[in-house]
Amino acid sequence: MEYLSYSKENQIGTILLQHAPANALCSPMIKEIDTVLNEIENDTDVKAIVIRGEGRFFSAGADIKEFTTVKDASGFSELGAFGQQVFDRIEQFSKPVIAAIHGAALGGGLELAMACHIRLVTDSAKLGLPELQLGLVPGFAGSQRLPRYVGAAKATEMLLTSEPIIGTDALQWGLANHAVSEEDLLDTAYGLASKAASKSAVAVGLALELVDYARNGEYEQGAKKETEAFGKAFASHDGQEGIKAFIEKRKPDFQDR
Ligand SMILES: C/C=C/C(=O)SCCNC(=O)CCNC(=O)[C@H](O)C(C)(C)COP(=O)(O)OP(=O)(O)OC[C@H]1O[C@@H](n2cnc3c(N)ncnc32)[C@H](O)[C@@H]1OP(=O)(O)O
Repeated sequence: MEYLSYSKENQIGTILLQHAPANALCSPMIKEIDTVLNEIENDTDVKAIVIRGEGRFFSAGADIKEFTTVKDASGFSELGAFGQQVFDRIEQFSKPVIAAIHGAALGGGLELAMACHIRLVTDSAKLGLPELQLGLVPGFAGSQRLPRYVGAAKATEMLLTSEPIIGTDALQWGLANHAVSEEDLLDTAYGLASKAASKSAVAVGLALELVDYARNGEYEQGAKKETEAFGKAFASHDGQEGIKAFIEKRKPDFQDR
C-alpha cells in the first residue's frame, strides 16, 4: 500500500490515510481502501474499523492535483463514480466503520467520513464541502449525504458558501456523533469500536443492514425486514447465548455465529 496503512489490534482494524501533506484522496488511494475492505470482509478476527488520517488532517478532499490529468467530462464523471462506489461499500459494510476526524475533513474527505457509520470529530476540526470554491460540485455523493445529516437548508448554505463548520457545530447539527478534544479523539474512537466489537458480529451485521435500509427504503418494508432479522438473531448461537447469559447473570460468550 502506498497511500495508507492497515493494521489490526484487539479485533479492531485501523485504516490510516497516509498521503502527505493533506491526505488527498487520489484514485489509487481510494482503490487501496477498496482492497483493504476486501481483506477486512474476509477476516473474522476484525469486528470494527477506525479510519483516521496521519499528519495535520483527516483528509482535505479529492486530489486536486490529479484533476489536472483528467481529459474530459466523462473522465471526471468516472472519477466521481469510482469514489461513490467505494464509499457506498463503506456505508453498506457489514462491520462498523468509525471515522476519527482531526484537522480537516473537506470535500472528498468529508464525503468519505459521511459514508462511515459513526463520525467522531475534534472540537476544532473543519468540516465542509468547498467544491464550489473550485467551480465544481461534490462528486463522491456529498450533495446527497450532507442533507441527510444536517437538513437541506444547512447543507445548501455549506455548499453555496464553501465555508466549513467546526467540530462542535458538526455535533450540534447532527453531522458528528461526538466532538472531543484532540487528545481524547483516539481513546473515544477505539472505546466505541471496542464496544461494538464486543457484540455478536451476527447481530451487528443485521443492525447495520437495517439502519442502511432505513436511509432509502420504505418504513413498512424495513419493519418487515426487521422482524426477519429479529428471528435470525434469535435463532443464532449468540442470540441464544445472550438470553441465557442474562438469565444466569453472567457475561455472554459470543461466538459470532
Ligand atoms: C469529489 C471530491 C472533490 C473534492 O474533494 S475537491 C477538493 C475539496 N477540498 C478542498 O478544496 C480543500 C483544499 N485545501 C484547503 O482548503 C487547505 O489546503 C486546507 C484547509 C486543507 C489546509 O490549509 P493550510 O493549513 O493553509 O495548508 P495549505 O498550504 O493550503 O495545504 C497544505 C498542502 O496540502 C495541499 N493540499 C491541500 N488540499 C489538497 C487537495 N485537496 N488536493 C491536493 N493537495 C492538497 C496543498 O496544496 C499544500 O501542498 P504544498 O505544501 O505542496 O503546497
